[in-house]
Amino acid sequence: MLIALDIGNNHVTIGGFDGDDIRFVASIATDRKQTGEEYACTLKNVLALHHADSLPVTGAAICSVVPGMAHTMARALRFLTDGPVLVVGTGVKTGLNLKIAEPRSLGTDRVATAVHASHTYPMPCVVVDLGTATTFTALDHTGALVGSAIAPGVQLSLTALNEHTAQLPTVGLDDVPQNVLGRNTAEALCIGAVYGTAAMIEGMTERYAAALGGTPTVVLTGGMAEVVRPYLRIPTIHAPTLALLGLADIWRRNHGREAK
Ligand SMILES: Nc1ncnc2c1ncn2[C@@H]1O[C@H](COP(=O)(O)OP(=O)(O)OP(=O)(O)O)[C@@H](O)[C@H]1O
Ligand SMILES: CC(C)(CO)[C@@H](O)C(=O)NCCC(=O)O
Ligand SMILES: [K+]
Repeated sequence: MLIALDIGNNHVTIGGFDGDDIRFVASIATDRKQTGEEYACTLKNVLALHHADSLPVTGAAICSVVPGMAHTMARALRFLTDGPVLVVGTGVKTGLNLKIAEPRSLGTDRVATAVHASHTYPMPCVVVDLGTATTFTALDHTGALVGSAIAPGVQLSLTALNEHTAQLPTVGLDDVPQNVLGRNTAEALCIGAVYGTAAMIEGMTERYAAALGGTPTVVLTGGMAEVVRPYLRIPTIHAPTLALLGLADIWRRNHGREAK
């Protein structure tokens, strides 16, 4: 089994691959205070919870957008496998053509999603990752990564409004109003966050169509994708495991396919 770890600012998404198939997906908190040994215990428990602890771990692939965390997780994985532990970064082969001014500034979570999208969906394509930040990653008709945009994430923008105002409460997103006419403060916040993000995705897609010379395939990923997607008026593909699939692609490209 190959383990893929997508280390985000708030959550680490874990995938267990049996060949090309994902056997399980799990999520744990990103906590920079935890040590390699602590995360090793957590990872072992996660494998056991998902009945995947009997399979040998042949290797692992990590992308991290939190400094220090890749090192901690690589250390943790050493307790689970003797196989290659790959950390996406400079020197790692991805096959992705990065046509931007500063390729090294690009978050490696975005590299992972773009890698899988570039050989999976019709181009041009825009990957929208709805996590701590809402990010847009544009791939041109050849699959080259040609640009990106970063906006505050759905939850982060709600938290910021609550923390920086006197009268705006915290709201859940379980009951999204059925239209945009909010009848109270809680509804107004919910509408701003969810319909506002949906409208941003629609408007950005229109602009990307012009910039990329064709209507892009829009691929949604990240924890908030399922919350926002019902309110979108454009066709989209939901790919919740996109970063994990990209990590597995990158691992195989660097270490061969033989391992299962
Ligand atoms: N129905 C829902 N209502 C509210 N939140 C949800 C719902 N579904 C998913 N989420 C949110 O998505 C989160 C997981 O998303 P994701 O893995 O993209 O992590 P993140 O913490 O938002 O971002 P990052 O990847 O930067 O850490 C969950 O912890 C939860 O907060
Ligand atoms: C934008 C986030 C926070 C999304 O996880 C991450 O990809 C990141 O820190 N990126 C670095 C900046 C960039 O991607 O251009
Ligand atoms: K993420």
